[in-house]
Amino acid sequence: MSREITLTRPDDWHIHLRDGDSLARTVADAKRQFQRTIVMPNLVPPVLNAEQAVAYRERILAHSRGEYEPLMVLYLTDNTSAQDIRDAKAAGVVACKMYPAGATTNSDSGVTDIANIYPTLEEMQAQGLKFLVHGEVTDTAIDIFDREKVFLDNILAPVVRDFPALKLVLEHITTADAADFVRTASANVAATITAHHLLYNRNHMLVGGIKPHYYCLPILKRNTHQQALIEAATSGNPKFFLGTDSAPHAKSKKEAACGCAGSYTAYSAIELYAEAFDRAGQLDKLEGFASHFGADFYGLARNTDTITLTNTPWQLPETLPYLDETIVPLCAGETLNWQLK
Ligand SMILES: NC(=O)N[C@@H](CC(=O)O)C(=O)O
Ligand SMILES: [Zn+2]
Ligand SMILES: [Zn+2]
Repeated sequence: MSREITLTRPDDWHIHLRDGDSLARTVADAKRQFQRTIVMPNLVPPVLNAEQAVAYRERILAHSRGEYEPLMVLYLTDNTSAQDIRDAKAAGVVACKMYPAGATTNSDSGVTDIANIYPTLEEMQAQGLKFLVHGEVTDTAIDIFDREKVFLDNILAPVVRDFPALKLVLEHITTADAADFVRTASANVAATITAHHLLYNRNHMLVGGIKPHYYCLPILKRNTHQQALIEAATSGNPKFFLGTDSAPHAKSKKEAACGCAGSYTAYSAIELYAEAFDRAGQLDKLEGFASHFGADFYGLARNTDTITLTNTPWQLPETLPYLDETIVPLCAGETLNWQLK
């Protein structure tokens, strides 16, 4: 008999939906499984203020037909003002995201020095807006595999010390160091973990040929870090919760001499997580991670309906329609053991 697991409907606390015609693909994939998603603001141009966030939410809602709730985020720059924060709060924005300038896709307008946003963080702390962090330094002298660890030591530790009441999510953690940092910090510090960082390490990306669809930032690390992330995600510790970091880039932009960073996982996200938890023998820990802990941290009610996954193998397509071309979902052509009913 095939196994089944029923969960409170999950939420995704870190997704990239993009904008315009992309939304047809990305919103359909997200709402198939998630009730709510934290919508990352790294559009071109970025979502800088309440007015832009509200307009972006409207464009998303036009695709969601009331079946799903986007949670909006401001993109922090050196010039984000305290008034921007108060306006954002009033408009229902739930968080602000810091991209260190140059760290990742569409981060050119990001923060050039953490000191520049200290007054902004003060206001966020006062208003109860969450601080979401892409945690990598951009110093060219720092090796790409060390950029998260150096960020923890040089940037994040002082922020946590200086803003003890600021609720902060270290996004898409990739190292044992980040898991330790979050575990030992106060209850105001949490982290999202992607499905791909649970399922893969840098060997999957680099052994036997370079595989661009595994290339995302922060980059996949060695297997010992993967193991530490699996332990954190399946530990039942409510500081760790689901954030896919599903990041769509068309096939031609990924399979290129200079390919974009980002893996498209939204098509089968909850199934990928189920795979990772099942492999670890911890499927019973999936519900807390996917459906409870994120809502609790954000101070939102848990969802009330459920989803069911069955142990029914299915094959992912090689490509999906995206804009005028295609996109390659992570695990394209491969068989997954869990399927959303
Ligand atoms: N994760 C990625 O590799 N890419 C993300 C940006 C991000 O989350 O850093 C994207 O927007 O494409
Ligand atoms: Zn990021
Ligand atoms: Zn992201």
